Amino acid sequence: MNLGRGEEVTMAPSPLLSLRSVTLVFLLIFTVTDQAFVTLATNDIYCQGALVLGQSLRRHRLTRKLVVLITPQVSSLLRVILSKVFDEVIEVNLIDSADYIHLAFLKRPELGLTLTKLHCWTLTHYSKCVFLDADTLVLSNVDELFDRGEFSAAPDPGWPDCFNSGVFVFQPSLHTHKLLLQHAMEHGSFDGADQGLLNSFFRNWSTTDIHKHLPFIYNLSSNTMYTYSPAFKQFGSSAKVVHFLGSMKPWNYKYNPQSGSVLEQGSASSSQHQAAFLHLWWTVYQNNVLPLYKSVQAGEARASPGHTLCRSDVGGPCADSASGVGEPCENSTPSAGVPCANSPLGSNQPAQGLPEPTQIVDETLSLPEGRRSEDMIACPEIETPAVITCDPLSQPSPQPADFTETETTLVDLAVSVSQISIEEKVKELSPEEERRKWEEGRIDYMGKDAFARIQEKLDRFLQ
Ligand SMILES: O=c1ccn([C@@H]2O[C@H](COP(=O)(O)OP(=O)(O)O[C@H]3O[C@H](CO)[C@@H](O)[C@H](O)[C@H]3O)[C@@H](O)[C@H]2O)c(=O)[nH]1
Ligand SMILES: [Mn+2]
Repeated sequence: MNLGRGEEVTMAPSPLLSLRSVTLVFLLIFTVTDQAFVTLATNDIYCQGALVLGQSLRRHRLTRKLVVLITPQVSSLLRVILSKVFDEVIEVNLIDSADYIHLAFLKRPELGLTLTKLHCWTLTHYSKCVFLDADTLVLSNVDELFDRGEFSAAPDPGWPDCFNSGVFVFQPSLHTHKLLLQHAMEHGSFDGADQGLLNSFFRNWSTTDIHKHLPFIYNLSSNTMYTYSPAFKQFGSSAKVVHFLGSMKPWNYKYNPQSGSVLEQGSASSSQHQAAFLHLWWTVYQNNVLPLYKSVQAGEARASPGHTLCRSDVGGPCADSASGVGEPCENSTPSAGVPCANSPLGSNQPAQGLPEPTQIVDETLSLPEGRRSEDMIACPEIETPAVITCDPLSQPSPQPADFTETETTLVDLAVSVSQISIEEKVKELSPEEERRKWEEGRIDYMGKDAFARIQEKLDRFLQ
């Protein structure tokens, strides 16, 4: 169209767009690249927690890098999904470290998992970090934690002279890491895990510097029955980080997306405030984690068959998954040909950053107007996950990890109109895979390779 001078149209930037660009530029400028929030997930189940934590941090003006430490047990699908949320997905190799072998000789194999947390001290490309357990949820911006020094943590609700190791401020250092390992080997841990070890290592925490006592609001346990309930009434609402410590984790519950209620399992019962925190966890899971599965599964032609994102109300095969049996779901596996079309998870989500909340309770599952189901296959390519293999005792390798499909713990997500659940599914390994795992030093000290289990087998064999 030939516009006369007077008719010249200047495209005024949409106020929304410019606000977004300003925010983006602001975040780029003000991201402190040598500081990070760090978490740990050694299996696909804990990855669910890590994803919720990561997204909860992103929801509150994230100005630091986000790092997740994983171990070889984490599946390839979860690695890709983690890489959508975390700036770095770092595999820490338990096996190649001679120290772990020493620990096994010391008959303290259970420290293996614990020591995985200690690997966070090897992140020396950061000057200061905040570690958060994968079962924590951030309720507001917590940047002020970076004003604290090593070692800062909040009191443990069970024994307040000890700190809880679910949230702490630390300074990566190979020297400290070595001292921690040394301490573990010489003294063990009084609770057989990292919290005991760290408390005896940083034993002056409770007496020397009050600035290293994080206020309880940075690590509020969700399930403690507070005996000082007026204090909870007074201060509970200012909680900034909630911690689902203990054996019942949010992913052990089921969630009704329609009513927003968290369904208790077995004998589990939750207090009113715990129910509110659980609800919040599941809201983040529903709105900000499930869409990532959808976008990744849509783009990934070779998703692991062990991971199924099922809409159990649609079609027969999914019905079993809702009950935890975990049959592969035809409506959702990429091999079914139309991976996204039947997914209830709403529109495509941006790969990076926090997706807009999406409702997943659309019973009609209709495609947006003008879109054919085939369109749904053409989802954006997944970026190569930012995974680096990192043996803390050697130089980090820039090579991407080789994802062998020998994971033992997989997750089954059953998503229906009325219920979302996360089930653990243990994949039986073939004898060859078992042998290879042992040869590679990947021994499940805590699980089926535990000494007690092996002894049971030997006893059976000898009888
Ligand atoms: O199979 C597991 C178990 C734990 N973790 C990681 O280790 C953390 C600690 O385990 P968790 O189950 O959260 O322990 P808590 O119930 O929180 O128990 C307490 O005791 C633990 C052992 O001392 C400490 O690590 C915790 O910080 C402390 O809150 C988790 O959040 C994860 O980050 C895994 O990745 N895989
Ligand atoms: Mn925890």
